[in-house]
Amino acid sequence: MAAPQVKSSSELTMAVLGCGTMGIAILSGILSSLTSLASSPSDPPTSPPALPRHFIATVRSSSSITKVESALSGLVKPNVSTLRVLQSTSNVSAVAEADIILLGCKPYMVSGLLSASGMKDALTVNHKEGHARSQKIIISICAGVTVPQLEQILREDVGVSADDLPIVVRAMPNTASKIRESMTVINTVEPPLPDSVTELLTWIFEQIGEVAFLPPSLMDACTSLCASGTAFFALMMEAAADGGVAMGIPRAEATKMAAQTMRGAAGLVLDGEHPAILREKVSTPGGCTIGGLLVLEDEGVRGAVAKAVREATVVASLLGSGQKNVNGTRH
Ligand SMILES: NC(=O)C1=CN([C@@H]2O[C@H](COP(=O)(O)OP(=O)(O)OC[C@H]3O[C@@H](n4cnc5c(N)ncnc54)[C@H](OP(=O)(O)O)[C@@H]3O)[C@@H](O)[C@H]2O)C=CC1
Ligand SMILES: O=C(O)[C@@H]1CCC=N1
Repeated sequence: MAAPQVKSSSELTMAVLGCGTMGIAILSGILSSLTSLASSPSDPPTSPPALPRHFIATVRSSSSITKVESALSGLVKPNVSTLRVLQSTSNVSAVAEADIILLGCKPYMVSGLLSASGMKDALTVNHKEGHARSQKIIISICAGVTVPQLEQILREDVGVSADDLPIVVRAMPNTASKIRESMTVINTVEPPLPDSVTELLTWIFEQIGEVAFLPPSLMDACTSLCASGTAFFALMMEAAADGGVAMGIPRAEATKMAAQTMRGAAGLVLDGEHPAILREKVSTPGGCTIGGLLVLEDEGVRGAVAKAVREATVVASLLGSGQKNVNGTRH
């Protein structure tokens, strides 16, 4: 891990409160990107004036400290970035030090985590030495938790006055942040965020993939399609590989072939091909593809996948209620 360095006014500190699967994925992507940027300084400067270069990750258990350190320490480079991994007892000091706070805990934990003693002052500490921003930015990636809910928690549970509220942003990335292939949706707000904040958010999430801005009413659907979607597509890859294995292809080759074929299909669609046209182009008259597609349609795969996205949207919308295990309330 790089030794802490003196921070310049063009450097921001980001605290990830709850650095589990997603926190690790996001920090992996940002740390890798900072290293790439540092090694190609001739690229045109497209960055905001101040970038996050100092990172503090917090977790609950000591075993998770080891896990986060072993996942991320190799990505921290001297004179480029720093990282400290701390236990949750340091949440308040991490927030006090940070310019940007990424909430990566489970949705039902948000209120408890933010209500820790001293958090109000930590969130509203202004421009003390080492702070590049006067107003802190909280970015929540917690599924189902809305910006008004977060602001209510800050006002009512944490005791922050309306005038002192940090800038609150809801964003939904996915686990492919780790390989900088996330699809991240950022919740738009009214009135819009200041341009400097939008520029910074866009920079952060563009380091880990593609970014879209959509209104709050669509965030749960985006959570389902883009974040849960990674798991849905993984299931389809497994199923396709199983078919190959059933017909004699070794498991490792079948998995790679399914994944690369899914990547190829995705690449064509991202290149502008409509999925239905792509499907028709592959379906040679009298050929094998149409034979397989008829089975998929007969088994209701299209409806099943679409309904899975719909169901996960509804479940996501319940995750902000502060309750655990909301799936059980659905049937
Ligand atoms: N998984 C995914 O693909 C996606 C998840 N999300 C959202 O991201 C969030 C995180 O999900 P995920 O990364 O999967 O969850 P994880 O369970 O992997 O990570 C949660 C982390 O929070 C830590 N933690 C728990 N309590 C505290 C505390 N009081 N202070 C500091 N850290 C704490 C845990 O530490 P410890 O390990 O020690 O318990 C763990 O490291 C959720 O809100 C989820 O809705 C969004 C998009 C995709
Ligand atoms: O399943 C979940 O609740 C989290 C949020 C989106 C993806 N995984």
